[in-house]
Amino acid sequence: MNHKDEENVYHDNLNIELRIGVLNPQSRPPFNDSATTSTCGVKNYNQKSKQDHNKDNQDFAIDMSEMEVPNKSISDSQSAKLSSSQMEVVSFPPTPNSILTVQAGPGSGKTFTMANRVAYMISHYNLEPHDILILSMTNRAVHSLRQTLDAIVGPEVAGNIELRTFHSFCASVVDQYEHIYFPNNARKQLIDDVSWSSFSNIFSGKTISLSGKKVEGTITASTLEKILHGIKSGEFTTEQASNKFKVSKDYIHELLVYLEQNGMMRFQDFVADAISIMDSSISSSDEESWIPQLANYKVVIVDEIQDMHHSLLSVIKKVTSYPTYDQKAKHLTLAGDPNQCIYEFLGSSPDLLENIEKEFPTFDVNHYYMRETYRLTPEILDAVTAFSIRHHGLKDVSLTSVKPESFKPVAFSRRSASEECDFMVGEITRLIFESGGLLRPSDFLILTRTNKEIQAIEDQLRDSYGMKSNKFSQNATWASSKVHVLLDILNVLKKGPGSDFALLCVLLRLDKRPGGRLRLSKLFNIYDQWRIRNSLTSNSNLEDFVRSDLEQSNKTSKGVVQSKIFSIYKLGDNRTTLDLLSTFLSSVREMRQNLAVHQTPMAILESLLNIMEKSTLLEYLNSPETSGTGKAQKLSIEEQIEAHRIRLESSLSTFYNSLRSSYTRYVDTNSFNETFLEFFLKTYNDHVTILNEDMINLSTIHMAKGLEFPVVFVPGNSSAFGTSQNWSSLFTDGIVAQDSKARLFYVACTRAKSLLYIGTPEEDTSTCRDFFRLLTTKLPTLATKINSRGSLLDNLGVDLKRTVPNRRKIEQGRSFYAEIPLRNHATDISLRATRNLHISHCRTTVQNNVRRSMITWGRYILHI
Ligand SMILES: Nc1ncnc2c1ncn2[C@@H]1O[C@H](COP(=O)(O)OP(=O)(O)OP(=O)(O)O)[C@@H](O)[C@H]1O
Repeated sequence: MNHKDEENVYHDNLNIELRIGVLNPQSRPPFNDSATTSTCGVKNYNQKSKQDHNKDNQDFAIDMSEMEVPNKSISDSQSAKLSSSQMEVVSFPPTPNSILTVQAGPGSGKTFTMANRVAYMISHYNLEPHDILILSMTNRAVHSLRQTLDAIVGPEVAGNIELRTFHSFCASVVDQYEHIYFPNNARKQLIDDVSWSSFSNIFSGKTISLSGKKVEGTITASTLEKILHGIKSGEFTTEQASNKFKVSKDYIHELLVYLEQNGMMRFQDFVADAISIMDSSISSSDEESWIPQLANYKVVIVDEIQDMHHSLLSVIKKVTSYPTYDQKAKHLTLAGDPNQCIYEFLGSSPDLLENIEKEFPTFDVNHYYMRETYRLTPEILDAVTAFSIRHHGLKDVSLTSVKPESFKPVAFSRRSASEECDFMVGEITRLIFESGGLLRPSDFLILTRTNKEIQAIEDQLRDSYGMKSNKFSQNATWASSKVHVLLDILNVLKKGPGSDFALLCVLLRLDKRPGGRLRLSKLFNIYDQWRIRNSLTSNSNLEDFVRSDLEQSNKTSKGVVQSKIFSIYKLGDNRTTLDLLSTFLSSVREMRQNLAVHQTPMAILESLLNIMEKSTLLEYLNSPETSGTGKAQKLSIEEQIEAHRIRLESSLSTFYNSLRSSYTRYVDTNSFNETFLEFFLKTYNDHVTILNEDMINLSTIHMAKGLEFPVVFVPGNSSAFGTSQNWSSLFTDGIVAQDSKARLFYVACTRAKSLLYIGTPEEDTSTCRDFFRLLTTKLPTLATKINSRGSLLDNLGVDLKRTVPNRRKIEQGRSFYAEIPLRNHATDISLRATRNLHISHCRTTVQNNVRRSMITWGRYILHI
């Protein structure tokens, strides 16, 4: 295949991807084409075998360029031998009433060691897998540990070990036991961030009728959350909250009642409720009333202990002190790194591990340390130890690197965040090309402090270079985009906790005329009165109310219109909203029937598309946001449409992946006691970011905890984003930076396995003694011999477990790279000259060239 053919094939592939991505009425996505195959099943859904489900799921051919979770290499874990300090931790006896704390620096193998400890306890201490509970902070950490455990003890045994995030653990306690211990409480559903801000948007700032009372208040989503959590956790009373936040007492009370009745909960509520359930279950000494799984645990293991804030620590204490059937107290293993404590703003403390005796006074505590890092090169370790630990008084744990010598971290300094981004793109391009395709875009991670910075980098990568990027986030990324409307529709379809509120959100989208919120609150008021009149307490009546009210108006043919809703929407174009609402509800009814017999990701997508097409929600999805700020305002209409199309395509494809992977989990965990839709709505956030090898990774430092990547960039110039914060104080002699900043920098830099780039403000580079000793401004050369393993390229090959490309390919990469005009990262003189002369023309030409080069040549090198 010649170069041109390769380019055409790539463009064909690109077109296919684009069709899959965008839902628009003209080009329906391919999932419609296979509708005939997906709707053929008429068996009762719950009777399906696992094989049937797997077969259904084969509709979803997995994109070969996607790969799961980069951070911990399983093959490494399988082949690696435990060091002596790791072995000490692994074999420490899990004696009842004892605590083992493991303080371990970045890359010291906490995941590997914890997985081996579990295996050891099962084989040497007669523990059953279900005797062990492992709690961690993030889905990714859980996923990584699960994979390592699978590899060490086999999936059968690993599958019986309870391994959960705190959230999923608390949610499962609430889900399984609340109806037993608190039978009068409504079934619960977690309310996501977007719905939460819609909630305060709908209910705040106007008079609204709740439980028959007219109440009024103005409050932001985050204040509302603070108030509700404070009241629920007993921090203050409704009266105190009312005084503190200047909101009416009645308003707070009624909102609380509404949320409770509708089963709408935030994460913190789950934690508080899970604790109440645990307390309640042991209030009598009768073993019969205990929660069996909690009474079974003999060992509790907690990862990332340095990040535990007050409420999570309460969960650990509750679980640990929960009685066991054999009358013995539990054993607790706590692993973490005080220098990686970056949640102080939530109340976590770097001193927790050292002072754990105070938190668990009746336990026998033993402290262990792991002081070797398998991830960091000696140069990276020296630099981060100096800049974040020694210069700023953090605890020096004397970590040593087991890796051979390599390149010093590179310091780069640019005048603006945008120029830093240009530099990073240039350097990524260079490394990919000069390594002959050994390095791929997915090997690179750019870390920032804020989501806003990530957004700016993502925009620049896309708009200036046509590059796609993969953003790590705590929650499913599609759920914070316009695609959230799909979630609302699914919640309406489900008809259960949260459905009422989801319908309100949909209605807000259907009513596009000014005054929509006011009409919505009027509708809500008459619904509230209707509920009281009919003594209804269920939390999903809004749909019934709207249906019955609208049907009433249809029956009155003689000109007397009785519908109460009609009276709200009767004027002018508002009637269109009513028509759309009727259409929406009738297609919901129809699709609900379809889904009652057959629920696969494909069938769900099919139903969503059907509902959206009929009710014009598809238009809502396809229309770009109008009120762009900053950069968006500078784009032409065409550019805004194009930018929206790209964002939408990406959100839809991640939504589609979420459905697909959730379905796999649904089948794998045999969760057939609930429908797939219920399962998905409960677990869609338990995702793990899937990497695509053609995408550069972007993350906030907080979200990157526990990850490791071959090449990491930590840009330092954030002035363009309105924050004066940068890393400069860390590099300046005589200044002791805030501990929290030093730790954040430490976490960021220690994600790097091979190469680290640190952005530094120009003016500060000479003010620190260690700066030029520990960092370099020279860009790493791939061919130079750096240690006994050979060149940087050879070392990367070993670390990545990939074959180093042959000479021909590397030459090809080099000559392609030489033709790319963007060289500002190497010598930025030319760019500066350009900037001062004729910036816009030059930049466009440069960017178009780079884009073409990246797409065609990059693919060529990667895949030839
Ligand atoms: N004994 C060992 N021999 C070889 N490689 C090891 C060993 N132990 C761990 N590793 C490897 O070291 C790397 C870092 O391990 P891991 O990610 O578990 O560290 P960590 O302590 O969890 O780091 P962090 O604190 O940054 O989350 C992984 O790639 C892992 O496979």
